[in-house]
Amino acid sequence: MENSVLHLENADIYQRDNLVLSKVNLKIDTGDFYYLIGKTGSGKSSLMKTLYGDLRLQRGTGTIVGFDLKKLKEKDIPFLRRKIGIVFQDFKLLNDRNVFDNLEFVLKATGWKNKEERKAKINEVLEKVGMQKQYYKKTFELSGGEQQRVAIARALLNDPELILADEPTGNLDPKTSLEVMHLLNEIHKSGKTILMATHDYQLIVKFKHKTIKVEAGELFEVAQQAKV
Ligand SMILES: Nc1ncnc2c1ncn2[C@@H]1O[C@H](COP(=O)(O)OP(=O)(O)OP(=O)(O)O)[C@@H](O)[C@H]1O
Repeated sequence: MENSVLHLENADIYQRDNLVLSKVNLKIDTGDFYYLIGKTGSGKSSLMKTLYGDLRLQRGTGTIVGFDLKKLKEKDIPFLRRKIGIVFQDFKLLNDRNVFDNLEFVLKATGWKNKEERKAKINEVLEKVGMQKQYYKKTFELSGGEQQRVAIARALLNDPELILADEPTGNLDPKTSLEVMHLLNEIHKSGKTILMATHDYQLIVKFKHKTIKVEAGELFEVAQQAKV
Protein backbone atom coordinates (compact mmCIF):
# COMPACT_ATOMS: atom_id res chain seq x y z
CA MET A 1 0.00 0.00 0.00
CA GLU A 2 2.90 2.36 0.76
CA ASN A 3 3.65 2.24 -2.97
CA SER A 4 0.42 3.96 -3.98
CA VAL A 5 0.38 7.72 -4.46
CA LEU A 6 -3.32 7.88 -5.22
CA HIS A 7 -6.08 5.64 -3.99
CA LEU A 8 -9.81 6.23 -4.41
CA GLU A 9 -12.44 3.82 -3.19
CA ASN A 10 -16.11 4.23 -4.03
CA ALA A 11 -15.47 7.93 -4.46
CA ASP A 12 -18.37 10.05 -5.73
CA ILE A 13 -17.29 13.10 -7.70
CA TYR A 14 -19.65 16.09 -7.54
CA GLN A 15 -19.92 19.46 -9.21
CA ARG A 16 -22.05 21.35 -6.68
CA ASP A 17 -25.07 19.05 -6.25
CA ASN A 18 -24.54 17.18 -9.52
CA LEU A 19 -23.10 13.72 -9.23
CA VAL A 20 -20.61 13.59 -12.13
CA LEU A 21 -18.91 10.23 -11.43
CA SER A 22 -20.06 7.58 -9.01
CA LYS A 23 -18.16 4.95 -7.09
CA VAL A 24 -14.77 5.68 -8.58
CA ASN A 25 -12.11 3.11 -7.72
CA LEU A 26 -8.60 3.99 -8.75
CA LYS A 27 -5.12 3.17 -7.52
CA ILE A 28 -2.01 4.72 -8.97
CA ASP A 29 1.39 3.51 -7.82
CA THR A 30 4.73 5.25 -7.83
CA GLY A 31 6.17 5.21 -11.35
CA ASP A 32 2.84 4.70 -13.15
CA PHE A 33 1.74 6.71 -16.17
CA TYR A 34 -2.02 6.69 -16.70
CA TYR A 35 -4.10 8.36 -19.36
CA LEU A 36 -7.55 9.51 -18.32
CA ILE A 37 -9.79 9.58 -21.38
CA GLY A 38 -13.44 10.35 -21.99
CA LYS A 39 -15.66 12.60 -24.06
CA THR A 40 -16.09 16.32 -23.39
CA GLY A 41 -18.17 16.81 -20.29
CA SER A 42 -17.67 13.24 -19.07
CA GLY A 43 -15.99 14.37 -15.87
CA LYS A 44 -12.23 14.25 -16.40
CA SER A 45 -11.63 17.75 -15.09
CA SER A 46 -14.01 17.21 -12.19
CA LEU A 47 -11.98 14.19 -11.13
CA MET A 48 -8.72 16.10 -11.48
CA LYS A 49 -10.13 19.01 -9.49
CA THR A 50 -11.14 16.66 -6.70
CA LEU A 51 -7.62 15.27 -6.66
CA TYR A 52 -5.98 18.67 -6.23
CA GLY A 53 -8.46 19.90 -3.70
CA ASP A 54 -10.51 22.26 -5.86
CA LEU A 55 -13.65 20.15 -5.38
CA ARG A 56 -14.45 18.41 -2.13
CA LEU A 57 -14.67 14.65 -1.88
CA GLN A 58 -18.06 14.19 -0.24
CA ARG A 59 -18.56 10.42 -0.42
CA GLY A 60 -16.22 7.45 -0.51
CA THR A 61 -12.57 7.53 0.46
CA GLY A 62 -9.51 9.00 -1.16
CA THR A 63 -5.87 9.50 -0.35
CA ILE A 64 -3.38 11.33 -2.50
CA VAL A 65 0.35 11.75 -1.72
CA GLY A 66 -0.44 11.04 1.92
CA PHE A 67 -3.41 13.43 2.24
CA ASP A 68 -6.89 12.22 3.12
CA LEU A 69 -9.16 13.96 0.60
CA LYS A 70 -12.20 13.51 2.81
CA LYS A 71 -10.59 15.40 5.67
CA LEU A 72 -8.83 17.98 3.54
CA LYS A 73 -9.19 21.50 4.98
CA GLU A 74 -8.70 24.78 3.17
CA LYS A 75 -5.44 25.33 5.03
CA ASP A 76 -4.08 21.94 3.88
CA ILE A 77 -4.46 22.68 0.19
CA PRO A 78 -1.18 24.63 -0.30
CA PHE A 79 0.67 21.74 1.36
CA LEU A 80 -1.07 19.18 -0.86
CA ARG A 81 -0.13 21.22 -3.93
CA ARG A 82 3.52 21.20 -2.95
CA LYS A 83 3.51 17.45 -3.32
CA ILE A 84 1.68 17.34 -6.64
CA GLY A 85 2.60 19.17 -9.81
CA ILE A 86 -0.34 20.42 -11.85
CA VAL A 87 -0.25 21.16 -15.58
CA PHE A 88 -3.25 22.83 -17.19
CA GLN A 89 -4.49 23.06 -20.76
CA ASP A 90 -4.19 26.86 -20.72
CA PHE A 91 -0.78 26.94 -18.99
CA LYS A 92 -1.86 29.41 -16.28
CA LEU A 93 1.40 31.34 -16.28
CA LEU A 94 1.58 34.89 -14.92
CA ASN A 95 1.68 37.01 -18.07
CA ASP A 96 3.15 40.12 -16.48
CA ARG A 97 6.36 38.29 -15.52
CA ASN A 98 9.17 36.58 -17.30
CA VAL A 99 9.88 32.85 -17.19
CA PHE A 100 12.36 33.05 -14.31
CA ASP A 101 10.01 35.19 -12.20
CA ASN A 102 7.08 32.82 -12.81
CA LEU A 103 9.11 30.00 -11.34
CA GLU A 104 10.65 32.06 -8.55
CA PHE A 105 7.18 33.19 -7.51
CA VAL A 106 6.26 29.56 -6.80
CA LEU A 107 9.48 28.82 -4.95
CA LYS A 108 9.10 31.91 -2.74
CA ALA A 109 5.49 30.96 -2.02
CA THR A 110 6.56 27.46 -1.01
CA GLY A 111 9.23 28.48 1.44
CA TRP A 112 12.47 28.61 -0.54
CA LYS A 113 14.30 31.39 1.32
CA ASN A 114 17.76 31.14 -0.21
CA LYS A 115 18.15 33.09 -3.48
CA GLU A 116 21.04 30.98 -4.80
CA GLU A 117 19.14 27.77 -4.14
CA ARG A 118 16.10 29.18 -5.94
CA LYS A 119 18.28 30.11 -8.92
CA ALA A 120 19.87 26.67 -9.06
CA LYS A 121 16.49 24.93 -8.88
CA ILE A 122 15.01 27.14 -11.60
CA ASN A 123 18.00 26.41 -13.87
CA GLU A 124 17.62 22.72 -13.19
CA VAL A 125 13.93 22.53 -14.13
CA LEU A 126 14.29 24.83 -17.14
CA GLU A 127 17.10 22.64 -18.41
CA LYS A 128 14.86 19.58 -18.05
CA VAL A 129 12.27 21.14 -20.34
CA GLY A 130 14.80 22.72 -22.73
CA MET A 131 13.96 26.32 -21.84
CA GLN A 132 17.01 27.48 -19.87
CA LYS A 133 18.11 29.95 -22.55
CA GLN A 134 14.72 31.69 -22.53
CA TYR A 135 14.53 32.43 -18.80
CA TYR A 136 14.36 36.21 -19.34
CA LYS A 137 11.44 36.18 -21.78
CA LYS A 138 7.97 37.36 -20.88
CA THR A 139 5.48 34.55 -21.22
CA PHE A 140 3.59 36.35 -24.01
CA GLU A 141 6.79 36.24 -26.08
CA LEU A 142 6.68 32.44 -26.04
CA SER A 143 4.83 30.03 -28.31
CA GLY A 144 2.12 27.80 -26.83
CA GLY A 145 4.50 24.84 -26.74
CA GLU A 146 7.17 26.89 -24.99
CA GLN A 147 4.64 28.16 -22.46
CA GLN A 148 3.58 24.60 -21.73
CA ARG A 149 7.24 23.63 -21.23
CA VAL A 150 7.57 26.41 -18.67
CA ALA A 151 4.36 25.24 -16.99
CA ILE A 152 5.80 21.71 -16.82
CA ALA A 153 9.02 23.12 -15.36
CA ARG A 154 6.89 24.89 -12.76
CA ALA A 155 5.16 21.61 -11.92
CA LEU A 156 8.55 20.02 -11.28
CA LEU A 157 9.88 22.68 -8.90
CA ASN A 158 9.00 20.94 -5.67
CA ASP A 159 9.90 17.46 -6.88
CA PRO A 160 6.28 16.27 -6.82
CA GLU A 161 5.23 12.73 -5.98
CA LEU A 162 2.54 12.93 -8.64
CA ILE A 163 1.98 15.08 -11.72
CA LEU A 164 -1.63 15.79 -12.71
CA ALA A 165 -1.85 17.02 -16.29
CA ASP A 166 -5.32 18.11 -17.43
CA GLU A 167 -5.38 18.15 -21.26
CA PRO A 168 -1.79 19.48 -21.41
CA THR A 169 -1.79 19.41 -25.22
CA GLY A 170 -5.34 20.69 -25.64
CA ASN A 171 -4.22 24.14 -26.85
CA LEU A 172 -1.34 22.94 -29.01
CA ASP A 173 -1.05 21.96 -32.66
CA PRO A 174 -0.36 18.28 -33.44
CA LYS A 175 3.40 18.67 -33.92
CA THR A 176 3.87 20.69 -30.74
CA SER A 177 1.62 18.24 -28.87
CA LEU A 178 4.00 15.44 -29.82
CA GLU A 179 6.99 17.45 -28.58
CA VAL A 180 5.31 18.16 -25.26
CA MET A 181 4.30 14.52 -24.98
CA HIS A 182 7.90 13.43 -25.61
CA LEU A 183 8.87 15.68 -22.74
CA LEU A 184 6.24 14.23 -20.39
CA ASN A 185 7.42 10.77 -21.39
CA GLU A 186 11.03 11.63 -20.53
CA ILE A 187 9.89 12.99 -17.19
CA HIS A 188 8.02 9.76 -16.58
CA LYS A 189 11.10 7.72 -17.47
CA SER A 190 13.12 9.75 -14.98
CA GLY A 191 10.86 8.25 -12.30
CA LYS A 192 7.84 10.54 -12.03
CA THR A 193 4.27 9.35 -11.63
CA ILE A 194 1.81 10.96 -14.05
CA LEU A 195 -1.96 11.06 -14.52
CA MET A 196 -2.84 12.82 -17.75
CA ALA A 197 -6.34 13.64 -18.97
CA THR A 198 -6.46 13.78 -22.74
CA HIS A 199 -8.65 13.69 -25.81
CA ASP A 200 -5.73 13.27 -28.12
CA TYR A 201 -5.94 9.89 -29.82
CA GLN A 202 -2.73 10.60 -31.76
CA LEU A 203 -0.82 10.62 -28.48
CA ILE A 204 -2.54 7.58 -27.01
CA VAL A 205 -1.58 5.53 -30.05
CA LYS A 206 2.00 6.74 -30.24
CA PHE A 207 2.87 6.63 -26.55
CA LYS A 208 1.34 3.57 -24.96
CA HIS A 209 0.34 3.80 -21.33
CA LYS A 210 -2.24 2.32 -19.02
CA THR A 211 -5.58 3.98 -19.65
CA ILE A 212 -8.69 4.71 -17.63
CA LYS A 213 -11.88 5.99 -19.13
CA VAL A 214 -14.81 7.96 -17.82
CA GLU A 215 -18.14 7.29 -19.46
CA ALA A 216 -21.76 7.47 -18.35
CA GLY A 217 -20.78 8.54 -14.86
CA GLU A 218 -18.31 5.73 -14.24
CA LEU A 219 -14.57 5.21 -14.38
CA PHE A 220 -12.95 1.99 -15.52
CA GLU A 221 -9.65 0.72 -16.89
CA VAL A 222 -9.60 0.04 -20.63
CA ALA A 223 -7.13 -1.45 -23.09
CA GLN A 224 -4.19 0.70 -24.11
CA GLN A 225 -4.96 2.72 -27.24
CA ALA A 226 -8.69 2.68 -26.49
CA LYS A 227 -10.79 5.19 -28.40
CA VAL A 228 -11.83 8.32 -26.54
N1 LIG B 1 -18.58 24.66 -12.08
C1 LIG B 1 -19.51 23.74 -12.40
N2 LIG B 1 -20.71 23.72 -11.81
C2 LIG B 1 -21.64 22.80 -12.13
N3 LIG B 1 -21.45 21.82 -13.03
C3 LIG B 1 -20.27 21.77 -13.65
C4 LIG B 1 -19.22 22.71 -13.38
N4 LIG B 1 -18.15 22.41 -14.15
C5 LIG B 1 -18.51 21.33 -14.87
N5 LIG B 1 -19.76 20.93 -14.58
C6 LIG B 1 -20.47 19.77 -15.16
O1 LIG B 1 -19.82 18.58 -14.75
C7 LIG B 1 -19.78 17.64 -15.81
C8 LIG B 1 -18.34 17.19 -16.06
O2 LIG B 1 -17.55 18.27 -16.51
P1 LIG B 1 -15.97 18.19 -16.62
O3 LIG B 1 -15.47 19.58 -16.91
O4 LIG B 1 -15.43 17.47 -15.47
O5 LIG B 1 -15.81 17.26 -17.92
P2 LIG B 1 -14.54 16.97 -18.80
O6 LIG B 1 -14.58 15.52 -19.12
O7 LIG B 1 -13.30 17.48 -18.14
O8 LIG B 1 -14.82 17.81 -20.09
P3 LIG B 1 -13.80 18.60 -21.05
O9 LIG B 1 -13.06 17.53 -21.78
O10 LIG B 1 -14.70 19.40 -21.91
O11 LIG B 1 -12.93 19.45 -20.16
C9 LIG B 1 -20.43 18.32 -17.02
O12 LIG B 1 -21.74 17.87 -17.11
C10 LIG B 1 -20.37 19.78 -16.68
O13 LIG B 1 -21.45 20.44 -17.26
